[in-house]
Amino acid sequence: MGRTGAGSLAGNKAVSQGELARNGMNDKASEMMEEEREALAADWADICVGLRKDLGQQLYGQWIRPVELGNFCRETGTLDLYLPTEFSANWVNDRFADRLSLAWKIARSEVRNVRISVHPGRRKLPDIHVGPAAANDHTPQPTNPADAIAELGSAGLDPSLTFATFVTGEGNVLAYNAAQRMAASETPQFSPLYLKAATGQGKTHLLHAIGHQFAAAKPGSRIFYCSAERFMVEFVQALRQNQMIEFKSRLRGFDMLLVDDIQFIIGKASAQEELLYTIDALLAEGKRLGFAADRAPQALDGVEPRLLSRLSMGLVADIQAADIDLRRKILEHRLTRFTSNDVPDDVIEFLARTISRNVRELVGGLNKLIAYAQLTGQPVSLNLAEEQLTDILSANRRRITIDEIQRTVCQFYRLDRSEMASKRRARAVVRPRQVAMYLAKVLTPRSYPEIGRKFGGRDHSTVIHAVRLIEDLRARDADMDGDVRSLLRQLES
Ligand SMILES: Nc1ncnc2c1ncn2[C@@H]1O[C@H](COP(=O)(O)OP(=O)(O)OP(=O)(O)O)[C@@H](O)[C@H]1O
Repeated sequence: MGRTGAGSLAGNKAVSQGELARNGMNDKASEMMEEEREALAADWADICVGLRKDLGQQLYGQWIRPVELGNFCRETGTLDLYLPTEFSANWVNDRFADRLSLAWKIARSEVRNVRISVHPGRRKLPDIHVGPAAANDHTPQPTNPADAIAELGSAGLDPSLTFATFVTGEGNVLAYNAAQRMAASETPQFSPLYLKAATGQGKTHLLHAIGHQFAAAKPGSRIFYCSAERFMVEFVQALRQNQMIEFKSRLRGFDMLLVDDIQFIIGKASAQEELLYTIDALLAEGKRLGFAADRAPQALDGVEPRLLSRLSMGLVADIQAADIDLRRKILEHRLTRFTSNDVPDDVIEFLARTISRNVRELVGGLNKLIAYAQLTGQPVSLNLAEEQLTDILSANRRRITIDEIQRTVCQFYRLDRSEMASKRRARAVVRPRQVAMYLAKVLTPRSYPEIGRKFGGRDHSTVIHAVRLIEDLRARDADMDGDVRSLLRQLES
């Protein structure tokens, strides 16, 4: 690809000759800035060549080509990259931020951070994404503020977020099944469906999957997907522009309404009322509704009771935080489905075990690692993961305490908590105590004497003996190994 094929420069104005002169800067300085701008553009063109190869023409064309190079701040090492809409900026941030940042760091060491945002000139433009999921064109289009309502009709479902790419485990299978039934059943079932989960656990993924499935099952149907925040922006805009009648009638013309991050509607009385009327109108016509939030309906303080009752009148489905088994499955699924890179089993195990806070970070960590390996030609290894994912890993390394271990072990073996420090020598007490000492050694940075003190002031040699004994028993006795594995899973989830 020629250099001119890459994204254009959005920062021209900020470093233009005229502006420099107005700021009293001399010609030399302006020449240097102009040179820097050209050098950045050249680097960006090179980076684009690599990205197009790695991502493929379609992804590259949809998400990277619209990126415009913004200003570079030497003091902070921050480079701005702009996208035309909020939706596309969020999308690129979620999926490509690490890759872009890494590529820039490799191309130019002064770039320490990459900041992805909406082009400053277009920040106020609406970005609502609605309508039947078109098969091919998912590129968000910049829109005109006067056309807030006219925009209802473009596609906005992410093509990669489908039921086929959603991996199920014990904690999310109920939500997954309900979502499938809601989308695919002949008559509406489980509607309104309310998905509840902590951040990064797949709510948005399932809402998009519902939209795709419904569009496939009922071609030509009209699907509305947006976040509650966007709903409010559109609502206020319609109010200001005296377009409420159009706004209402458009909304009520949809066959499926999917509203994400519903918690953002807290405290916004008039938008809540509008949403309530919309829900009632759609339900009366047997339309399907799906909502997602980071908390249960009852915990949405500041949302009016009538709206709460509508949100919870169908099925409220909880998506639990992915446990280690699901985290492992998600990584394996992504590897078979999306990349042919060779990622050794020990790296998968390490990531699944360590990155436990949410699936977004887990997937982001894997992507970052693979991108780094591809860009530098190094093999993926445990060392590379430790070295490249320091931020994610340290944010995820939860400090497990000896108290927590003792509590978990006592619950597991149905013992009173005081037995951990007691002098009792009955086998039913001694063995769990030894297991707890072993876990304290494996899961905490505490020394043998420190662990001994936490177990009723026992000597360090007692702890060493316990650790060796449990190691030995794990190797010989499948039941003991199963118990310890189950405790490790509970403590590390
Ligand atoms: N079970 C899963 N299988 C496959 N991918 C998943 C799963 N759960 C989450 N993901 C992926 O993790 C990332 C974050 O998921 P998603 O955006 O749906 O989270 P969320 O619950 O909506 O988070 P937030 O509340 O922060 O918006 C996405 O890339 C999504 O595809």
